Amino acid sequence: MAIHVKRVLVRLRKDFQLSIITLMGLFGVLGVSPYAVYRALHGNYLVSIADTVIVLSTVLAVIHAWRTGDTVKPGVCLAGIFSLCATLITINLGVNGLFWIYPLILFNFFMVSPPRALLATVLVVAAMSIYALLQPGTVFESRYQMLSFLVTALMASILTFIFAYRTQHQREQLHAWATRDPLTGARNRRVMNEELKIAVSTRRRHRTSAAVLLMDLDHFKQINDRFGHQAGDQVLVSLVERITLNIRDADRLFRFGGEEFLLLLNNTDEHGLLSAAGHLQADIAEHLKSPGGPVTVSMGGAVLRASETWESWLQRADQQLYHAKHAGRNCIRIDHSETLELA
Ligand SMILES: Nc1nc2c(ncn2[C@@H]2O[C@H](COP(=O)(O)OP(=O)(O)OP(=O)(O)O)[C@@H](O)[C@H]2O)c(=O)[nH]1
Repeated sequence: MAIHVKRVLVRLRKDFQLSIITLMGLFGVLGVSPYAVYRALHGNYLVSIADTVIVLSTVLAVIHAWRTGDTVKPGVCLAGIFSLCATLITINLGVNGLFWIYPLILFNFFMVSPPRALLATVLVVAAMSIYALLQPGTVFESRYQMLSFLVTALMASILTFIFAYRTQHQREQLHAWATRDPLTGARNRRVMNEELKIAVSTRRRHRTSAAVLLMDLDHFKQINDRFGHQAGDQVLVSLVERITLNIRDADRLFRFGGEEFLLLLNNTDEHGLLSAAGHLQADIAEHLKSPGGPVTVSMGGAVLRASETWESWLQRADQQLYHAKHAGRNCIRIDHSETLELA
């Protein structure tokens, strides 16, 4: 029991969106369901139904998010349902319903991207205003009240939009800083360790193959020594550009160290690894240049074995890279023990 609670708390702490959807679930059940009962008892069935829809959809969204880990779809659904219900409730209750529009504005910005949230809010306010103009005296008590509402709702929306937009931008920047190499934009070593662990556990669970290819620039020190570090940096950036242009979306490139890069190829066997390595080598030999002329790369690869750790997988690829360097550089060496193991 204690372990279960601890797991729940860890997930809530790690997944901000999940914690917000869960919090909304609590608000929905504790804060809105009494209103659903109260309105039904007073014969206002339309508002009671809208309140019930809010409560049920929130509970379903929470269950879906916890089961699948997907918080995007539940967020979009909740923002849509809440906006529609809040509009209906306000049209029905008049001034008393207006109070719900302000938490709705905040809610939408927590649930979906800032542009989508702004659009939802504008639609709600526009729908209410059009209804109020067609049916004077129903939603607002006077034109002055309507104008005050429009100005305050718009101010709240724009300020929340700016805040949410800045927060999203900063979060993306922090994520990039934590996961990417600042010079080349390739993923960093911390992410690499995590992704290799995931590949190993996926291999065990689903029996899918995966391969790694270690790539190291040849005689890179000479480029730095002859043309300076800036020229060396430019070669590293160009290498990553060439690799990125030639790999699949599912492949992952990491900066392993100085002038060494690791390519993780999911769902790839030895044949695929050889073909990808050959393709990359030819492209790099043709396009990668330093001020002193063409630059080449040595490569060492290994396909993940059925029951091995990511460290030993990596070590096998590293050994092959060592062999490639000693074979004269600008060549590919692949570990064949996986093929032997399957035979
Ligand atoms: N410009 C630049 N150089 C780097 C960076 N990281 C590592 N290096 C340099 O990369 C060079 C690596 O040298 P070595 O390990 O001897 O490798 P190499 O000259 O490529 O020789 P081989 O790998 O044996 O072909 C060193 O001079 C490092 O200073 C970087 O971010 N930018």
